[in-house]
Amino acid sequence: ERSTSSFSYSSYHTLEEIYSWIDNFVTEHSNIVSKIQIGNSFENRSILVLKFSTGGSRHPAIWIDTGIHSREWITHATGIWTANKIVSDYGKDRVLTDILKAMDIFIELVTNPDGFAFTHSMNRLWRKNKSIRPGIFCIGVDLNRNWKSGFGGNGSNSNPCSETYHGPSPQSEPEVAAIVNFITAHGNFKALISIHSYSQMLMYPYGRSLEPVSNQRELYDLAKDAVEALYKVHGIEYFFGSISTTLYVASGITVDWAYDSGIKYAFSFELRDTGRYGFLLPATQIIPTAQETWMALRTIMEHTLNH
Ligand SMILES: O=C(NO)N[C@H](Cc1ccccc1)C(=O)O
Ligand SMILES: [Zn+2]
Repeated sequence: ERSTSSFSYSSYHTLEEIYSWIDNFVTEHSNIVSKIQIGNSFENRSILVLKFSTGGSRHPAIWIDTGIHSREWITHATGIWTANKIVSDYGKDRVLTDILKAMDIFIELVTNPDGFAFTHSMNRLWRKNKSIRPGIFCIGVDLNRNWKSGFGGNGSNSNPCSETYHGPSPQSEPEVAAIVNFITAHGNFKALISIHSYSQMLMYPYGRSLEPVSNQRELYDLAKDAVEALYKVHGIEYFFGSISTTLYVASGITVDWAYDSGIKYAFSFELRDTGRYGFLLPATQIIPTAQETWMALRTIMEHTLNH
C-alpha cells in the first residue's frame, strides 16, 4: 500500500507487508526516523533496523529487538505499534520527548526474517533461523543461544535438531553477527531490550548462571517499576527477576552478551499470554499488549536517561 494510514496495527502481517510498512513509515516520518540495513540473513533477506533520532552524531542509544524467535508473532506486532507510538507521542509525551532529545532509539522489528517467512509459508511454530550446514541434517540455530557470553553452556544444546541448538560457534549466525557488529561499532548503547513471548515476564541477566549481576538491586527495582506501570494499563500481571532464577538457566543469550559488553540495562520480555493461546495469541490482543508493554519500555528508557 502507498501509506501507513491503511496499515492495520491490530492485525498480524507477512514479512513483505512489514518491510513495505517500514519504507512507508520512514518516508512519512523522515524528520525523526531512518532505516539502516545492518546485514543479510542466511537466506539473504535484508536485516533492517529503524533509527529514531533528533540529531547529534553518537547519542547514547537504546536497542530494542523483536521477533528473534519467529513464531512469537505478538512481538513483531508490538514492535510495529511501538514504532508508531514513538512518532505519535514525540513532542507530546514529556518523558518520551526528553528521552529522544538526549538519546537515540534503535528497533529491529524482524530479527529472524528467514524464520518469520517460514512461519507464514510452512510451519507456524518455527523458532530458529534457517541456516543449513554440510553434514548436518536438521535446519536452524536458536538465535537466543548463539551469543558469545556463556556460549555452549547449560541451557543450550549441541544437537542441531534441538530447538535450543546453539550453532557451531558464537555469532556463527549472520542474524546475530549483524547485531553484534552494529552495537559494537556504535559503542554507545546504554540499554538493550530483547522481546519474546509468551509467559508474561520481565527478566534481566544472567541466564547462564545463578550469580547475580553487579547492579542486580537496581535492575530488580527497575523491573518492579516497569511491571507496575504495565499492570496499570489493563491489569495484566508479570513476574520479574533474573532469567536463571525466574525461568531456567539458558546460555549464549542476547541479554547476557549485552550485559557483558557493558550495557548495564539489559532486559528480556516475555509478552502475553500465560499459555491459553501461547504463540497463537489472537490479533485482538495485539493493541492491548502493545499499549501495556509501551508503559514498561518507557519506564526502562526513562531510567536509562536519568542514570
Ligand atoms: O524462548 C523463549 N521465549 O520465547 N524464552 C526462553 C527463555 C528465555 C527468555 C529470554 C531470555 C533467555 C531465555 C528461551 O529458551 O529462550
Ligand atoms: Zn523466544
